Amino acid sequence: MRFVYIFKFTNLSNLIFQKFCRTMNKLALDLLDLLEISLGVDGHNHNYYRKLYDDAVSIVRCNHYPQCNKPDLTFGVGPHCDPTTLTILYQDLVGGLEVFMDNKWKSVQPYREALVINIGDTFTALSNGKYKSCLHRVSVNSLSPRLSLVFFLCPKGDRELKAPQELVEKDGKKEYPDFTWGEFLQFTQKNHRADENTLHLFTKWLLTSKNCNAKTARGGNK
Ligand SMILES: O=C(O)CCC(=O)C(=O)O
Ligand SMILES: [Fe+2]
Repeated sequence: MRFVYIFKFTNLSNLIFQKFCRTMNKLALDLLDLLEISLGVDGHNHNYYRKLYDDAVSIVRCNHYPQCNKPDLTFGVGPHCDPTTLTILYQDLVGGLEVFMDNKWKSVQPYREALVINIGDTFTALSNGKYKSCLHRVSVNSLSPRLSLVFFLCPKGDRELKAPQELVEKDGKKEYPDFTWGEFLQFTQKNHRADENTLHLFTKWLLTSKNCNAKTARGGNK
């Protein structure tokens, strides 16, 4: 009996989960369209961003933060920027998410019917630096555990990512080299936590390693 119950529940939760992922994916792509319009690159390159994500392999994470007896001594999640493209976050009503703005940490007040949207490092690069990823952290408290559910929009690992040419021409400078999400993800996993410096360090590393590879292919670094 118990097994049947779990089986049915699992089926239902699978369906709910799939619906959640489809809905978040649609919302994320709609947001990309709006960002494209805001950058003024919706002319020749109409749907440029959406097309980069037509085979997206996104991530969903459920965060559970237990109560903590010494909340002043730790964080639920330390300060970081999401390396992903866009983050869509739902938090329960406990609170704890904070963003760094105007040199201060500010609480993001939870609302039952609101989602929090963050720009991630990948979109910083795709917007040629126009949109900045946002430094954030999560504090814990001694009264109540907290839950959050997060959808991270990510492209397929081998998809080449670059800011639209129209934007680069308008800005007169290409701020970031082309890269794949696979390369960037590997960089953030192998190195320290993703923070405000990560995209810059990754760019430097990429330029150096691609330079080295080109030299190796040409027969050495002499
Ligand atoms: O739990 C939260 O509110 C934020 C979690 C977060 O920043 C993350 O999972 O990257
Ligand atoms: Fe985050």
